[in-house]
This record gives sequence, C-alpha cells and structure tokens, in this order.
Amino acid sequence: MSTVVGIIMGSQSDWPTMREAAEILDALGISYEARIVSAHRTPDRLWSYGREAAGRGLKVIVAGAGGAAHLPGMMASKTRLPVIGVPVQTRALSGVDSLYSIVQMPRGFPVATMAIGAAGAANGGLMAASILALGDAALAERLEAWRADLSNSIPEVPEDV
Ligand SMILES: Nc1c(C(=O)O)ncn1[C@@H]1O[C@H](COP(=O)(O)O)[C@@H](O)[C@H]1O
Repeated sequence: MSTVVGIIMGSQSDWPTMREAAEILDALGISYEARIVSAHRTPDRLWSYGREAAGRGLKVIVAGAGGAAHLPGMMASKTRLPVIGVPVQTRALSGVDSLYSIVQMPRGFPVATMAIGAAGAANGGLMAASILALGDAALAERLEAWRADLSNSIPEVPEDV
C-alpha cells in the first residue's frame, strides 16, 4: 500500500502532539510517513519534500509547528496537495502564536487550520481521513464506524448526578 499521508513537523519536540494524528491514521488503517521538515532549519528539505510530495503518491499533508509556525504555509506554497495545519502549543504564548502564524494565509494558498494542540492534531488526522474517504468506500465505512463508536461512548446522563 503506498503512503498517502505525510505527517510533517518542525521539530522532534512536536512529535508528542503530532503522534495524535498518527494514532488516528493507525486506527483507520491509513498509511502515513512522519518526517521532521522545518522551513527555518531545513529549508532545502522543505523545498524537496513539497516538490516531490504529489509525485510520490501522497494525497494529504498534515503539518504541525509551534511558535513562528511557517511550515504549513510554506508547504502549501510548494504543493497543490491539501495541507492541514496543526498549531502546536507553546510555553511562551500558549500556541496562539502558532495559530496566528498558520491560519491567516494570503488568498490563493490555503491551509486548513485545526485547533491548538493535541486535539487539533487528532482532528488533523480525521480531516485527512475525511478527504481520503471521498475516493475510498472502504475507508468511508471505517470512518463512519469510528464516528459511531465515539458517539456511542458518550453517556447521556452525567455521572454522580
Ligand atoms: N515553527 C517551526 C518551524 C517551521 O515553521 O518551519 N520549524 C521549527 N519550528 C518550531 O520550533 C519549535 C521549537 O522547536 P525546538 O523544540 O526544536 O526548539 C517547534 O514547535 C517547532 O515546530
């Protein structure tokens, strides 16, 4: 099975957050790769990753970064693949810096921006799954089942009431 999702992140320190996206993709049987690609520290790697992504068969990129989080936007500039941005939570500014760096893209080069932190990364995985499910009936069924399981796990009556 060829790899269809690229999970990329600015630093090793983003992996505890971005792992949440990987876990969703694992649960849904979607193949992915995880790579450290930084617009600031490894610009040549970003350039070649973006240039080759579609040709290698990737279909969606989930990009997480913190602080001056230029990675998702720069990747969106370099590839026509959908780029889902995950603002990693930061200590100094709680991830608002990451969010603002990712979300306000200029017209023409969108990044589908998720919420700050781990929930955003998990939703990034789910958003990638939704996109892929448009052309994959078996995955669509797995995604429906995953969503139903989550709904069914929510009790109607709060505990200790
Ligand atoms: N925002 C970016 C980019 C980028 O956008 O290209 N490259 C690294 N970083 C971020 O720097 C933070 C601190 O990185 P270190 O923990 O390595 O110092 C990380 O959250 C990373 O995403």
